[in-house]
Amino acid sequence: YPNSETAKDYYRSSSDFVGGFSDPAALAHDFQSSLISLAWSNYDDFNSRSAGQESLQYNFYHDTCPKAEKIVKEIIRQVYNVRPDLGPALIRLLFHDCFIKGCDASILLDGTEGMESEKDTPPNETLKGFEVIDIIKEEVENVCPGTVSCADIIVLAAREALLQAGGPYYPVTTGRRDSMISYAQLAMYQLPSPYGDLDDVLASFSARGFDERETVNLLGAHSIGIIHCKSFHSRLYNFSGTNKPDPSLDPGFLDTLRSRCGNISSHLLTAPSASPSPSPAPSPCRSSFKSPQSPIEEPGVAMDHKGTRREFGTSYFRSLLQGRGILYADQQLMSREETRNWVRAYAWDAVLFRKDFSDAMMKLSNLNVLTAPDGQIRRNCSKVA
Ligand code: HEM
Ligand SMILES: [Ca+2]
Repeated sequence: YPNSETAKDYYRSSSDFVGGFSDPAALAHDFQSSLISLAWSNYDDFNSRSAGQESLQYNFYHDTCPKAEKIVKEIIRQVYNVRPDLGPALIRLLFHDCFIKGCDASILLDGTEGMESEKDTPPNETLKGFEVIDIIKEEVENVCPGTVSCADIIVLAAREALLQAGGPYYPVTTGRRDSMISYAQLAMYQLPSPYGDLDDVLASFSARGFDERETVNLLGAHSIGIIHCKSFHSRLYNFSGTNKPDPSLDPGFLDTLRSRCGNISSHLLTAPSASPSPSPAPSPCRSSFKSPQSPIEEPGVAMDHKGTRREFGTSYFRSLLQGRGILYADQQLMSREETRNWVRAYAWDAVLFRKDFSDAMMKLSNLNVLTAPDGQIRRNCSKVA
């Protein structure tokens, strides 16, 4: 474990998985605080704390590390200039961290003897951006050692990355602490599969407190970034073992996807490693952000496959209306009236989409956080302190 059979399951089957603030400068502090308290009153159910437990706060590092948020912002801007592909990757990193035991940086821990790493499971094998978190952490440790959690860095980095990609700004609270455990088994089975049907997707989001509207909204993150062909390949040639393409795919779009991906051979559908490794070798994807080309050489398509816009926006929803969702799970949003109505609403109302996306990202960033006295502040994000 992780073995190639479970990898095939993630890529091939469906059943195992259960308006915005456009100008940051214009946001007055008290407006932010009232939004945050409103947010908290809604999310307390998912973040139950016991007596004596600290809560997240706006600008938690104000006294202990006043430069922390500025450092994150600066580094993300610099990275985005040379590697814009890492912007979407950081947003996905937040999603994959927060969905597994909450926003506790469990995703960043390397495997050790006796502990598998979330990073080494099939749903996470194409995650990128780890090196960006490491660079930020190093810089922050230089100015205030042992103070800022890796979990907060992921949340702050995703917020800045979204802004760089043309998305909305939203206030985030800080004060999260880091987990001491990586939850590889949970990552394997609880991250939603690209082949999940609507029931699977809604169940997975609802278990974390997101309703249908929020689920449809968050999937709008798929307006940016790339998808590798193996995440949807069986839709093109052999959907659910039928030896035929997925009937829900628009025929013209099927041709487009086939021409981008070719009939890739089955080796791409298996996991890279079938043997457990106590201390995995560093992946080439994590070595440097300086190289302009994608470090992953597998074929893929841009989420915005028409190539007309590089930015975060509502094109994703209009594609779904045309039967042009790239992932099966994406297109499934059109299969039932409630979710279809939200797809329609967001397709034509960018302001509503951005506003809801800001709210949903705030909620995602606050899922099941660890706060003092629980958890710890890691010195190196990939190792328990
Ligand atoms: C049903 C839920 C979801 C499924 C099944 C899913 C699945 C996937 C898959 C298979 C990819 C392509 C990975 C690759 O081929 O490299 C991807 C990419 C991405 N996902 Fe999701 N995702 C879901 C929800 C979300 C959510 C809620 C967010 C954020 C709020 C998100 C953000 C992204 C981003 C930004 C990318 C592009 C990453 C990049 O370019 O490196 N996804 N997703
Ligand atoms: Ca986590």
